[in-house]
Amino acid sequence: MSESVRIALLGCGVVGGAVARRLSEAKDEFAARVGRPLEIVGVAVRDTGKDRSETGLDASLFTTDAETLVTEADLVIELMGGMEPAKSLLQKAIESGASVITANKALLGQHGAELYELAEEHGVDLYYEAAVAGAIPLIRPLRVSLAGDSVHRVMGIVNGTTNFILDKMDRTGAQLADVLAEAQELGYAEADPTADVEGHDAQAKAAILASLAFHTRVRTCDVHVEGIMGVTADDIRAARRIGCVIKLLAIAELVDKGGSQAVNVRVHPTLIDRSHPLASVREAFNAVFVETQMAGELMFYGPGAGGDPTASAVLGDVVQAARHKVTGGRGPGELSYANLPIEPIGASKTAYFIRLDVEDKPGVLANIAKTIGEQGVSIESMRQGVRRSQDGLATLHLITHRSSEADLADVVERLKASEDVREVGSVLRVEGE
Ligand SMILES: NC(=O)C1=CN([C@@H]2O[C@H](COP(=O)(O)OP(=O)(O)OC[C@H]3O[C@@H](n4cnc5c(N)ncnc54)[C@H](OP(=O)(O)O)[C@@H]3O)[C@@H](O)[C@H]2O)C=CC1
Ligand SMILES: N[C@@H](CC=O)C(=O)O
Repeated sequence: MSESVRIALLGCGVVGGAVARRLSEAKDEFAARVGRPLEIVGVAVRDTGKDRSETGLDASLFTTDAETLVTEADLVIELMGGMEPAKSLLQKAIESGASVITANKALLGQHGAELYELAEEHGVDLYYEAAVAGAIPLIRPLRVSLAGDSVHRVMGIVNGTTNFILDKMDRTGAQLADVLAEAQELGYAEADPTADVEGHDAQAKAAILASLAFHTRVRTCDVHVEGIMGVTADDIRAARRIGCVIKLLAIAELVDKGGSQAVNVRVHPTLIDRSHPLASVREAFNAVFVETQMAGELMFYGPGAGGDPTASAVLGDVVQAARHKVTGGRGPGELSYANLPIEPIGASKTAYFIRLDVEDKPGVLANIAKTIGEQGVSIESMRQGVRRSQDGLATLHLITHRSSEADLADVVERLKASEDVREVGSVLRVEGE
């Protein structure tokens, strides 16, 4: 090993730019923490003509030849995003003996298992603290600190863009599209923001969290996902009226199947009571609840996106992996030994909020309650919202007790067919009761 720890940086955008700047600015601190200087030997980008002077790096370090660069480093930091060439470059780096650090949840959610196995085979570190919940130390606590406990549920807000949007819609009544543009300008949203608003970013993060929490392999495609595009200003107002707020939650739980266990992982807009700690998570902040057998309830909170916060998590991994290069040690590998089945979404159980417009006439409430009860779903509360004398309709807000998705789907079909119901406006899951 040379006098310095050689670093190849793949990508110099929102996060990569912040990483590069901090590595240039705080050279002495890093050298003291690692025991040797950290030296950026190259930065792979698509366009070497862009002005990158604010990183403090010499222009000669920028290259489009990522393939060669990854073979010349002790550590490779992948911050380009996407599947390819990120995956092949990380594989090549690992095969060349480099430890790798990535914030690429999309890649890990789909191909994490292959990459972890390759890293094990080559005796190098693979770290990804920034891939879930930005700056919040969450991966290391799950991987290391809770290794002697049993996690049975993880529930959290893991996408800053959608939290920013829903929070702003809640506070100002703004339209989703307007707020999304603001989240993009602030650097929270992915290059293609559909990954955020359709829930795919949170879906990949949920897969990573579930894999770590339950020591099993959960891939992105195992996670049921519904994004926020269908959440309307009416839903937000209705939630407000019943003392709730709508959040995009990622939920991973171990389910007892009578002697055996399964994993249930889902991402969807969810109503939670305003008194719940997750309800007060504002703007692009993230928060994750972890429920364990021995430690009880833990909550992790902080900035979930943005250049500097995400770079903080990346650089924590860099220091750790660089120290291992200097000392010859290695970090903890993946503890994936359980091979738990994934519970289908139809079997998962939650409470539901249903907003519907009904004929405003005597007996309608009893009829609705009967229609729902006949499906074996019980009602926790039912209240009349707005009465509209102009069209003879009234809006009802219902909350059910916990029931299966499959039973709820039958209820919705029956409500739609009922002559008392003009429209089923929205159906949202309720958590944190
Ligand atoms: N932004 C955030 O808040 C967070 C992002 N992440 C993750 O971090 C990663 C980086 O995100 P972010 O910084 O926002 O992304 P950006 O789009 O801002 O930056 C991507 C960088 O990668 C370079 N790049 C992209 N494709 C290639 C390629 N094929 N070859 C060489 N260089 C390439 C781009 O080059 P050029 O500059 O020339 O275009 C750019 O410098 C992603 O995996 C993302 O999911 C994780 C947590 C938070
Ligand atoms: N687009 C993501 C960035 C961090 O992972 C988000 O909004 O959370």
